[in-house]
Amino acid sequence: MACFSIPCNTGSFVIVTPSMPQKTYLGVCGGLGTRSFVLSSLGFNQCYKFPYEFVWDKKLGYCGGRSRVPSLRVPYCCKTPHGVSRSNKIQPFVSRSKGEKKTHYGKGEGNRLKKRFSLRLRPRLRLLAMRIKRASIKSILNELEVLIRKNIRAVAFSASVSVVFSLCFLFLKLTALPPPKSVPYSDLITSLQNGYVEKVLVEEGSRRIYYNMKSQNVENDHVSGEESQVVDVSIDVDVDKIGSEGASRAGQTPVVNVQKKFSKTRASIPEWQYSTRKIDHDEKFLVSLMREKGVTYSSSPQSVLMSMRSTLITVITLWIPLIPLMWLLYRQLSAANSPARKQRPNSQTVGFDDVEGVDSAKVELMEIVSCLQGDINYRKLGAKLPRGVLLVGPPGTGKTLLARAVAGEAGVPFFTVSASEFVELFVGRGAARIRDLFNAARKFAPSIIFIDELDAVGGKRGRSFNDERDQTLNQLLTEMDGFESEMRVVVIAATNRPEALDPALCRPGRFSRKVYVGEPDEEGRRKILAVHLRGVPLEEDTNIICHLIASLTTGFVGADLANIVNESALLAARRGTETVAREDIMEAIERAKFGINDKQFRSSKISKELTKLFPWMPSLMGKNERRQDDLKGPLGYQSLSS
Ligand SMILES: Nc1ncnc2c1ncn2[C@@H]1O[C@H](COP(=O)(O)OP(=O)(O)OP(=O)(O)O)[C@@H](O)[C@H]1O
Repeated sequence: MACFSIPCNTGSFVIVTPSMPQKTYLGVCGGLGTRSFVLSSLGFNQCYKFPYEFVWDKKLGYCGGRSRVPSLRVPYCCKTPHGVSRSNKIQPFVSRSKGEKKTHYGKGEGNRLKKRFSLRLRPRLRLLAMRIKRASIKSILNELEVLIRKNIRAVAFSASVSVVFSLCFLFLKLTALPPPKSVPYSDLITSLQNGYVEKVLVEEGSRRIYYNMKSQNVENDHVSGEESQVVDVSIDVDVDKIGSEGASRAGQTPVVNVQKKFSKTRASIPEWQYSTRKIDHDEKFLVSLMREKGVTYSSSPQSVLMSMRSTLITVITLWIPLIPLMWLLYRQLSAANSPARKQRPNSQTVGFDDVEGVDSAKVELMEIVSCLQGDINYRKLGAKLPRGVLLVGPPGTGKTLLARAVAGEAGVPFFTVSASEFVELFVGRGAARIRDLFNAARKFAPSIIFIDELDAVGGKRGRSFNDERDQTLNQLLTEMDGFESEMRVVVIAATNRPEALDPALCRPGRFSRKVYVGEPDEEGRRKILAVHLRGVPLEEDTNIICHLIASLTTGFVGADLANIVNESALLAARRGTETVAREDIMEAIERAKFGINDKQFRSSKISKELTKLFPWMPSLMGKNERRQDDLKGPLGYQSLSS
């Protein structure tokens, strides 16, 4: 436990401890007037030298990471008998320039931003640096190996998908021909009129027209770049020569060279030199022009390779948006919630001793445990083990705790699930999960299934259009019918709203036994407190404290009492003491009854919000200036505990 004693006038504070990741400690000031107050924080058990940065805002009375003023640094901390305390010198966290005023609030926007930035970023950077320091290649590799092993199916799936995609990409790359030069339609017409065009191909099923120019015109008209012109000209010349003069001259050196050049260039020459897009209703004119000029023209379907290519491209472009959808579907349908995961090993540490104040419910459940363990020979009398027990009662009365205690005492496999987990996106999935769960429970019989918040799936049927929920409930009803008594599988369910349940669920043979877990009386509360105060060091006798709290907490349930005990221990820790005192408990009760006393924050926030909504209000009420000391807001708001 660590403790800082910081003199201040008033105000609340926040301590940000970047060296202790993810911990922000909140505290409240001792009150108005000059006094010292004590900050205490749980979890400090070493001597920390540096840095503790805390932010104190006496004007606003609230920080929560939005602090304005002076950030102070506690330079040293050393161990004392009471924990860790700071040296009595407090230094300003942000060093001020000489000209700057030494006021708490006048640091300027730049400084504030800088401070906020450093407060947020520095701890993260420090954490990152620490992690990087600790990380070694070996451990990273090990972690990677474990990760791959854990997700072997996902890894195999993504690897095969990437292989398929790479193969497709390779195929597309290899089959890709250099595309013909795309020109306007008017170019084609002009070339045709000038008699330059040699061959035209009209592609079926598309608007593309491909054409080649007569060889002399290719270079003149369209080839750019001197070098390539030279190469192409020499090719034409040599090809002609080869064609006309025969092979006799083919042996000559220049021709061989040119042939080499020719074969090289040919590889990169597309089948069609030019392509253009057809203009609608101009086909007649085009055909007549081609006829007139004696151009060879034809039409052909797309080549197999090209159609394959375009199909592949279509498929890939379709799959790209489909992949996230498929992934979602895969996650929904995957066996992430398979019954094997539902199985809890019999490591329950909760027993009936830990549940108090609900004696009648305990007796009912103890009987079931005895039946499961075979202590009561109910069969001799022709009795059957109840299939379902419904725990009904207000929140926090200990229904879940009772179910856990049953599992702990019975020593049988315990399957626990919240009914909301059966609510699924896809129709039929919830029902499938119920089936899986019951199958697993049957396999491990004798066993207990615990369904918490049963009303999430057990609501009355036919009230909504939610078919999925109805199907899930139907499956639950069927499964509960399907139990043989000898199976010794008991279903325990808990709900706060028994009236919302479908009557079919509660009929005998299903949840035939309804156990009411109500609010404890004073004696019950005393017993519950005794359970929760077992490990808490108290200044006074436990019995006295139990009586005291029980008498002050009428209407409180087990969860409230557990919370009071925990809060008082936290308050004592904040004070830096070793034991929990009566004052801590009283404050914890007050907090449980009225909430945490954040009146200053609340009033200022409420007044701000009201001013935003009704800007005329402060002037109307003559309260333009903000009143820091007045706890009442513009509408006379006052906190409960003020
Ligand atoms: N009768 C009790 N005896 C001891 N502790 C209790 C009792 N009732 C509640 N508690 C404490 O309150 C905590 C919450 O109780 P639990 O979850 O069992 O309540 P619940 O009735 O199931 O609430 P909900 O209906 O909201 O699910 C328990 O973990 C336990 O610490």
